[in-house]
Amino acid sequence: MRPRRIVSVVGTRPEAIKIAPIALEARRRPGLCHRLVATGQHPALFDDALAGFGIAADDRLHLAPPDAPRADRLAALEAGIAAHLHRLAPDLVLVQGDTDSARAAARAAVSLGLPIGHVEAGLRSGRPDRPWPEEPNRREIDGCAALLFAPTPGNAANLADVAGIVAVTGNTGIDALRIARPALPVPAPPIPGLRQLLVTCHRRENQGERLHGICAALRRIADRSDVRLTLPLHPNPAVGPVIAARLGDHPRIRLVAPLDHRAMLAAIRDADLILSDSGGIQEEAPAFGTPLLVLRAETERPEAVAAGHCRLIGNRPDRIVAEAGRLLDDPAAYAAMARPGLPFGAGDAAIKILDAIELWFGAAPGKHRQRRKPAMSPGESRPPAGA
Ligand SMILES: CC(=O)N[C@H]1[C@@H](OP(=O)(O)OP(=O)(O)OC[C@H]2O[C@@H](n3ccc(=O)[nH]c3=O)[C@H](O)[C@@H]2O)O[C@H](CO)[C@@H](O)[C@@H]1O
Repeated sequence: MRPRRIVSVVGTRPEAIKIAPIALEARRRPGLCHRLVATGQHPALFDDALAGFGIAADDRLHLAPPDAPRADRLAALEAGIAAHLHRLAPDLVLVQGDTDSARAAARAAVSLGLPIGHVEAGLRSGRPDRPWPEEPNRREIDGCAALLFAPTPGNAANLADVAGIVAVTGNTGIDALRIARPALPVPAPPIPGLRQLLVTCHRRENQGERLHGICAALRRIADRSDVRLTLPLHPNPAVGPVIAARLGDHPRIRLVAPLDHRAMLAAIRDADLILSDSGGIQEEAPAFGTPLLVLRAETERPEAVAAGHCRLIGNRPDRIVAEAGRLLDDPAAYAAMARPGLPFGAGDAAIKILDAIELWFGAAPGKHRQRRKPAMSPGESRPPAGA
């Protein structure tokens, strides 16, 4: 029998990091032929992230002119991906997460009648519109996927009303961390009396006035003589230049270019405290036992908050300063958060995902099998034999 063809369509740095373990695992399986298609949503960060795993995109589509209005970008993405998928005629289209690339790829697959596998399915912020557009994107993709790979049992429980098959797999971001960990740089020796804070901030809901407020709070934190803040700047023009203009002159704030994935993981490992609005960092920080204050009012990753690794603090300046101060000044509060844990899986998500896909291929009656009723309950990790 010919190998089954899987095409992953991805466009941004976090998608590259989270699809890489699947691409690597697929290579080890003779029954599968995996192809990685880049949409061009974040070209530079995307290529660097993949290169860290020794892989590159098989096809590049350059479909998303960054300056075009979102509706035009989405239309261009969907049309271009559909034309490409039509040529490739895969047996399954994989999309990761909640970006516009993922949504456009899912729509393109639906338009061609191709089945979709959704990696990182079932994340919900509790608000249908926030974060925008990620929350509406992930809900739409979940609604049309044949296979839904939920990182946690809680994510699977959020999928009770979808038509596809749900498997609990862990998050491939933890696989990526497991793969990268042995090659991380040796930690620099700590400087006595100096606490290292790592900060990332790029989410849409933290831009504009709110970003000004967050910068003001970071300045106040940096005014303490016992801290040093490092901020890798996101290239988004609504973020990097604004932060640089407000914080670039502070002697205890170091603004740096985006870090490659390994350097970022090392920075997470070596930080005493992280402040961030990133999704992926909420998954990675617990693995290193580094406390994380999440600069958002809600999260689609409540597992890390429930386990005590992260704390949701929103974006009001006074609260940011107070919460950081509490962890810096209260050793008991700090120790309660500074414990390693793996609320998003043990780093074997790609294996589980590809096991489930191979079982599904084995069970699928036709190449373009359509959606079906769930054959699994939340918490199960595989479709039952013969499903
Ligand atoms: C809040 C939210 O909805 N976030 C979504 C967003 O990602 P997310 O908010 O995670 O996006 P980020 O740009 O923060 O990327 C995080 C990843 O990039 C790495 N990193 C970060 C900074 C840096 O300088 N260098 C670097 O390598 C981090 O270690 C992490 O692995 O898209 C992801 C992919 O669809 C989804 O999983 C997330 O749900």
